[in-house]
Amino acid sequence: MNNVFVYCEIEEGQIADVSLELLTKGRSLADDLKCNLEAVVIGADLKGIEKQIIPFGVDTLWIADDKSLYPYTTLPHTSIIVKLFEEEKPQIALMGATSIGRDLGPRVSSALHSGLTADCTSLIIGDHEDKKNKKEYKDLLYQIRPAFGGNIVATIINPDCRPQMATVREGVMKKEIRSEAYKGKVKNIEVEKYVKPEDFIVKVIERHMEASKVNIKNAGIVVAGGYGVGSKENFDKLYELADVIGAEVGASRAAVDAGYASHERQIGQTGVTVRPKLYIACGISGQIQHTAGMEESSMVIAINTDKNAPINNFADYIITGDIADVIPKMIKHYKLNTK
Ligand SMILES: Cc1cc2nc3c(=O)[nH]c(=O)nc-3n(C[C@H](O)[C@H](O)[C@H](O)COP(=O)(O)OP(=O)(O)OC[C@H]3O[C@@H](n4cnc5c(N)ncnc54)[C@H](O)[C@@H]3O)c2cc1C
Repeated sequence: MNNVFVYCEIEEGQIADVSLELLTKGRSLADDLKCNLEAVVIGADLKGIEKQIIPFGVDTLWIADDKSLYPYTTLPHTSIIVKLFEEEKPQIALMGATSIGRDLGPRVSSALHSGLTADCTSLIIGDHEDKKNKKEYKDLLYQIRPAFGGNIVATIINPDCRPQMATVREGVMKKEIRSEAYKGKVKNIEVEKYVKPEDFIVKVIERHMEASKVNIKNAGIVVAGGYGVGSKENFDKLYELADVIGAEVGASRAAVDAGYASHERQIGQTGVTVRPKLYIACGISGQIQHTAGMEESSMVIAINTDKNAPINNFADYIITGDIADVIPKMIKHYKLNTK
């Protein structure tokens, strides 16, 4: 049975958000392909982990639970995934474009002689006609991502080798539980049959984890600044507004490239995808690569000197004006109303 597989990352007993997002995407791909969704989790002390995974619509969950498997090291995880994929022959395999996925994905794809497209921004099922060789392919995975320095959006297919592998960054796909009552089965992997003693040549002696200080992905309100903000100093006004209304600060790529904000704040096709209750776009023109990362916001306020800026097409409220005038007024207004 050629199913869709998702490798689930785990950190201190919790499945990573990116893996849950991939399970959601994997479920919809499996629905399109009329096949099952399977997930793999590798680690230690995984009792009860299925409760976090199966509700996402997982039909089979493979668990490799052994104290030697946490924290992640490259070789044992690769051995387990490669052998499992050799046995189960998935048609699609998805991993997070995290430091783990970027390490594991290429090793697995190289061992299986399959292809891998990194940092996909969209994954859909489609057909392909190879006119030269007069061949038709049905139900391929379209692996869509920016290419050539971000100047084009490429659709990459892998007609011949399996699995079709892709990595996706956190926040790009939506996370959605299929049903709390979803019925999936658990299969335990006999770890000793999948790993070799030499897989454990690398030992993690000490780990130091530093949580990201920026959490725009889960913010209820985002104040996002674009190139129109004009300078890093002017961005401080956005931080002040964000502080007053309990928001996070995001940025367009042009603002990040200009050094007004750090890359982790970039919203859009090659940044983070956000779905806040309120998105305040300040000096952002609204190019498609930006709106791809914010168009599902519940409410949008656009502040722009150009009344015809494309961002206005996404806005519930349009303020035509200079942010240097508008933002201080907003700060004053909200300060007055929150006293
Ligand atoms: C493959 C690819 C991937 C990309 N990925 C992303 C991505 O992830 N995120 C992203 O954002 N972009 C991305 N881009 C870039 C994108 O195409 C745009 O170039 C970028 O979004 C423009 O940023 P901006 O709106 O801040 O700047 P601009 O397009 O320069 O717009 C500035 C806006 O500010 C307004 N303005 C100027 N002065 C003021 C003022 N004083 N007050 C109020 N308004 C003012 C202007 O009228 C204008 O509308 C990508 C491009 C490619 C090709």
